[in-house]
Formats: sequence, structure tokens, C-alpha cells
Amino acid sequence: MKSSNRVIVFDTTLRDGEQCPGASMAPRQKLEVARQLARLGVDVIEAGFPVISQGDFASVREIAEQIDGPKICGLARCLPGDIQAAGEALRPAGKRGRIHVFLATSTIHREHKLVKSREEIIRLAVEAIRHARSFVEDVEFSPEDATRTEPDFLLRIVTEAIAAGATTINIPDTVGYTTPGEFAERIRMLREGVSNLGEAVLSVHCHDDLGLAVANSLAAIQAGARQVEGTINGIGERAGNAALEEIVMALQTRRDVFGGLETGIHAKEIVRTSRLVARMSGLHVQRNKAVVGENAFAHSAGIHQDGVLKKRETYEIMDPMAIGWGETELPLTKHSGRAALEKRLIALGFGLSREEIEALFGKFKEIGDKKKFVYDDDLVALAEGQITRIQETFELVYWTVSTAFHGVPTAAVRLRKGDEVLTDAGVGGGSVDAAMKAIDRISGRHGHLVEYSVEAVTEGKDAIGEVTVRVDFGEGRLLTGKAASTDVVEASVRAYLNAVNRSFLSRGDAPTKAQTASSRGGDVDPKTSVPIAAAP
Ligand SMILES: CC(=O)SCCNC(=O)CCNC(=O)[C@H](O)C(C)(C)COP(=O)(O)OP(=O)(O)OC[C@H]1O[C@@H](n2cnc3c(N)ncnc32)[C@H](O)[C@@H]1OP(=O)(O)O
Ligand SMILES: CC(C)C(=O)C(=O)O
Repeated sequence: MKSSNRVIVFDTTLRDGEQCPGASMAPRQKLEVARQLARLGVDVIEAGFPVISQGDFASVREIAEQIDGPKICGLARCLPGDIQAAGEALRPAGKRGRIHVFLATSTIHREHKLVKSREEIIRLAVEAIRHARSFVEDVEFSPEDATRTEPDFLLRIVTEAIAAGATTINIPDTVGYTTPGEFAERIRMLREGVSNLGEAVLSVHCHDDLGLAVANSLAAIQAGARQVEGTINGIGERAGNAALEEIVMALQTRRDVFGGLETGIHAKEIVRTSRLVARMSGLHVQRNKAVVGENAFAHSAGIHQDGVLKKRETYEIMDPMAIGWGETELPLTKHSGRAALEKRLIALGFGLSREEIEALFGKFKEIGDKKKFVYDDDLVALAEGQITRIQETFELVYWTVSTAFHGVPTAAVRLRKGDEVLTDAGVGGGSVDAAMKAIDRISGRHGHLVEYSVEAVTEGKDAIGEVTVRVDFGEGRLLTGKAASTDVVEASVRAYLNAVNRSFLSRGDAPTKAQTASSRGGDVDPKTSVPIAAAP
């Protein structure tokens, strides 16, 4: 076997990857992917299976014509027509063309699918390899379902294939059946038992039916395989193929384990390639996918975020920038801590004191409890509210509204004033109106709502809505109140209360107990909300 420290990367995204249901790509899309694979630095692009359709033939031909750099490969069964089609499609690649012939060797495939004896299988394989060699110098042979093939037969057919002119012997775990230890053992068995293996490159091709495709590929490389086949994002037949980006990054990250094996991959192109393949194939990458998933370098837990801010390597074993990601992301969620919150606020331009951040942190957690992510706009609303906070006469403790078609909208509101808790109810034209009436009864103010507006300040169904009210308290000027909440009724209640509180500030007085005819109330039931003060 040709042995070196260089692992040949064989990409089959455009052939086995495209076998994934729904992943078919138009020739133009395949060409774009091939171009990017060349930039990524793969050694071989399996561009298609030319005999299966005019489109595949044309696509392999176009890639062979236009893509410089990697070898271009076409797949063929051990049938003259297949080999002829592959040879013709690859003609523009000249010496860079490779034909990949395959034939199943396991008992189950021989007896039930091909209905052929061992001898016939060997004869067909040998004839096909010789035929392929009449078109190209570089011929790969795959004994399909090799991991379920009897060892003695596998040794024999591999030896015969090399003797017939195969330059690469690929050992496929076609149905993702093997395990790392077993596969490594099989590779060692071939290395020891195939006398002419030195004339060929030993390759592996793993499927992910048991989620072991990458582990099996790496085990085989450790056992001496020097070509690895796989696809970008691991797309492929059934559960998919080994994800090339994972194999490459494992080799690179764990040089200590893999003895400094090299590939020709330019890791900085990995994310770009993954995105392109996802777009072209229509197969989205799951968020938690290793190396290329959205979350692969996104740290959410406060303890992790704190660690990463102090030293990235505490929670990152790869440099995301080196793979083509932007800066490490610290998405803010309910799991985040003060360190990440402060860092984001500084990035947004807020220079809040420790005390202010402390005051804001509780509200931040409340938003996190309600929403998957706390977005920048949420933070801006929080921070601005903190900066412009006014002294509140009344603090909202609780509200509830009830409304129905043809019903009478009613609201109960509980406010805290100093150490007093006051509760009252109101009815109105709508639930917000009813809640405002309840506030009027508690506060002793009687505001007339002159303007009311609501605006979404963040995106999505769980967006924060910001309510602005302009209220006439009969004092010859309008007072503005603002509040934001993920619940628009709550934002309205708080905005109105904000205006009521401002009316006390502007008058410089506060209601007495006599002015408030409301009863004492119970416990606090806080909701996510942000009072935002506004200039009257
Ligand atoms: C493990 C892998 O991923 S192998 C690659 C799989 N990829 C594909 O199948 C690509 C898409 N396939 C196709 O378009 C079609 O299946 C074609 C064009 C290849 C063949 O279509 P058809 O001629 O209608 O045959 P069909 O698909 O029904 O059956 C496959 C035939 O190929 C035979 N065959 C399978 N593998 C091989 C092989 N390596 N060498 C020779 N013959 C083979 C089967 O025995 C069967 O022959 P039979 O009809 O005499 O029983
Ligand atoms: C053609 C061969 C290599 C294949 O795709 C498989 O066995 O999975």
C-alpha cells in the first residue's frame, strides 16, 4: 500500500451526497459546489454517476471541463455501458480523470441482489477494472458492503482488483454496520493479507446508520487507510456519509493522536462550503452539528461564557475563525451570566455601572425565561430603561384582565406604594381601558388617554412591544408614558402607570392613603416588562 503522512480527501457530496432524498442538484448548482470543493482543497471530486441520466453525464462532463485542481471521478457499475459513459464524461479531465467501479461482495448482496457466485463477481470486477483502465489510468474499485463480506473473499477480490489495474481500493461500510475497533481490524487484515496492496491506495467510505461514520473513518485512518471518502455536512444515502469537515478537523485538532497526518484542506473554506452545500441541496444543517452547525461555537451557559471571555480555549478546542466562522458568539439566553451581559452591553455602547447591571440582571433573566434568546434590541430597551429610570410612586405588583366577545372587559390591578399594597378593579371599553380605570381608582388620578401607540422593537412572535401613551391629567399639559414588554397589555398597563407616576413627579406631590380607596394586596407576581421613562 502506498503509505505516507498525507490523507487523500475524496469528496462524494455530488454523488453519494446527492443520493439523499430531496438533495438533487441542477447541473449549474453542482458546478458551483465543485468550484467550492476545489477551493476547499479536496483531492478528488466524485462528480456523479454518468450512466444514470443525461443530466448526470452532462454534469460530470462540465465539471471535468471547468474545474481545475482536484481529480474528477465518475462512478460506474461493473457494466460496460456504465464504464463507457463514465469514460466519455471524464474525457475533458484528461489525466485528472478517475473511474470508480463498484460491485457488491457480501453474501447477502451476492445471493439476493446480484444473484451471482463468488467467481462471477471476481470475473465481473476484473473485466470492469480493465475496461475502465482503457479510458483512464486512475481506477478505483469498491467491494460494496465490504464490512459484511467474508474476510477470505474480501482478501481475494482486493488482490485480484489490484492485479487487474485498480489504483485505489476503497473499503465501503455501505450500510454503516461496523464499529471503530472492528473496522480498524479489517483494515489491518487487508494491509497484512493483500500481498500487492503496496501498488494501490487504501481508502475507506463510511455510512452513518449507527452514527459511527466519522469514528469508523478515523479508526481506519489510524489503522493505515490513506484515502477517506465523505461528504460535506455528512449528507448522503439514508443517515448520510461521514462528514468530511469533522474528519479533517479531528485530524487537525488531534495531531497528537493521529501522528501528524496531513490533508490538503484549507480549513478556512469549511464553513463557506457547508453553507453552499446546504443552500444548493436544500438540506439544512442542524444547529448542533459539529464544526459547521450554528451552535458549534456558540456558548450559552453563563459559566462557559465567563470562561470563554477569560480564555477562549477553556471551552473551545478549535479556533472558529480558522474554519471560516466569524467571532465566537455568546448568545444571551436565560443561562447567561453577568459577565456575558456586561460584555454585550459594552459592545452596544452602554457604560453601565456594576449596580446598574445588577439592577438590570433580574429583568434580563425574566426576559430569558420567556424568550429563547435575549436580542440586542431587548438589551437596548432594558438598558435605556435603566438609564432613564424615574422614581416611581406606584410600582406594579399584579394585573389581570378578562374580556370576551359581547362580555364586559374588566381588570384587577395591584400596586405597591412604599410598604402598602393596594388593589382595585375597573371596567372599560377594552381590557387596557379597564386596567387604566383600575389604576385611576388606586392612584386617585383620572387620566384621559389622548394618544396610544404600540410598536414591535424586536423580531419574532415573542417580540418586545413598546407602548407609548400621552395622557391628559387635566393640568394643562400632556404627560408621556412608555413601557416595553413581551405582553402588549402589560406594556400598556405599565406605560399608563409610568405616566401616572410622572404626574406625581411633575406635581411634586404623592397621593395620600385617603386619595387611594384601594384594598391591601398579596404577593408579587412579576412579569417581563421594562418601564421606560420619557420626557413629559
Ligand atoms: C452503495 C451505492 O451507493 S451504489 C450507487 C447507487 N446509486 C444509484 O443507484 C444511482 C441511481 N440509480 C439509477 O438511476 C438506476 O438504479 C440505474 C440507472 C443505475 C439502473 O437502473 P435499472 O437498469 O432500471 O436497474 P435497477 O435500478 O432497477 O436495478 C439495478 C440493477 O443493477 C444491478 N447492479 C447493481 N449493482 C451493480 C454493479 N455494481 N455492477 C453491475 N450490476 C449491478 C442490479 O443487480 C440490478 O440488475 P438487474 O435489474 O439485472 O437485477
Ligand atoms: C459505491 C460505494 C462506494 C458506495 O457508495 C457505498 O458502498 O456506500
